[in-house]
Amino acid sequence: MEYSLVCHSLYAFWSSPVKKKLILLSIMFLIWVYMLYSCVGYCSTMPSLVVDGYRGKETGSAVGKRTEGSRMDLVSRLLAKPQPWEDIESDYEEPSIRTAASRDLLNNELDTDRADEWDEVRGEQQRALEPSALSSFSNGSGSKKLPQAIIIGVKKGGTRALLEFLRVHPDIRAVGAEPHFFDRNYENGLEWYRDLMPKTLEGQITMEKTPSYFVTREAPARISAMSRDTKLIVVVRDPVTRAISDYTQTLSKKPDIPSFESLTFKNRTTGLIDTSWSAIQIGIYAKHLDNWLQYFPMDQILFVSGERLISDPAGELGRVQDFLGLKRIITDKHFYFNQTKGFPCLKKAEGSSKPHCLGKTKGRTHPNIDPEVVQRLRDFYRPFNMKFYQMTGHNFGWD
Ligand SMILES: Nc1ncnc2c1ncn2[C@@H]1O[C@H](COP(=O)(O)OS(=O)(=O)O)[C@@H](OP(=O)(O)O)[C@H]1O
Repeated sequence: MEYSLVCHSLYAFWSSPVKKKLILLSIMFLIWVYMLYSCVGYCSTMPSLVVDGYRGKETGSAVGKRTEGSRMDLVSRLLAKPQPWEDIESDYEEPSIRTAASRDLLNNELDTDRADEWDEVRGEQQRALEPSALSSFSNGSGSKKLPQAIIIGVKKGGTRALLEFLRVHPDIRAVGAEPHFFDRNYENGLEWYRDLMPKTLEGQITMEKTPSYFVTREAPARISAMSRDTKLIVVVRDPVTRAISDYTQTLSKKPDIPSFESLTFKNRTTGLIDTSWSAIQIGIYAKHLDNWLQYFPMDQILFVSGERLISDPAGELGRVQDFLGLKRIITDKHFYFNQTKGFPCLKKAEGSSKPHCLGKTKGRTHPNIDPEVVQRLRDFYRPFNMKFYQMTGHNFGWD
């Protein structure tokens, strides 16, 4: 009797259309809550949103004391601006190469060239929110590790292209933005740095790129103190084209700066090159490399040709995968040449099924430079290039 009463009430409940709708709505609400929860979990692993990285403890070799002030300074720097990762562009030069006050305005590009990185990182985030990316990362498994390999330079060499291409490899996880830990943020300590990294599973390599490390005097000692086994990658490019690319970037943000020609010389009549200008200074690769060789053996540093990264991306990527001890998974099947951009692009970017080219801040049209000045710069760099070829055992063909 009781049993039939229960059955009857259940039947009455189900047969009511209003109640049916109510149940359906509740189920839909629960699914929505679950999806929101998953998304929040995923978003917390995205590099550009990590601004609470300071976790108190300093480990191992990290030097310098983090003060509450420095922490607040960093947090406010990241939070205060509408585009937080603009601060993390690769356009910072070490203070030691800034001399004259007039050069300061050009060399200290923190205020001028921040937007480029943002352009790329924003693209990454949009891709990362595609459903295919959500399904693979939402579980947030693995743990954050200090990078085992770092792209340390050079600015305007093609570092963003290399990192984006490497991220296609399933055994590489990389932080999208430039952490600038070993130059600007060292006082924050290694735990702060580790916290910026994406989670990795056993066997996966953690990577980052900050091109200004290559010209930062303290960077080799600091990276070696973190781990002497860190693998270093330098993307190098013809120093004259690199200087013009660097100038083009600054010009795009500060259209009123003097001409490239006038900045190149200390004295145009005598033809004395102004090596205090960072655009010139960065290209003296042999000098900077000398500093790294005090702390790292040559076989721990891989030099990637910026020119070949454009003409034969799969070939250069093959060398990089070998250097990192990874299976050659990224091959020419992953690239297509985009005629409009004039660059190789990815058929499918990391976490996406769509083709991906770098943003508009890569491949800007360079201004025409007086051929005499270009020749003067070629003459200036030649001996340094020769030395660099000797040191690396590789002729990059810039002369
Ligand atoms: N595939 C692909 N797509 C777009 N751009 C490419 C690519 N490969 C290399 N490059 C060259 O990369 C140059 C920018 O170098 P970086 O990424 O190291 O610049 S930055 O230091 O991070 O600002 C950029 O320099 P400019 O052409 O002078 O803008 C490009 O020439």
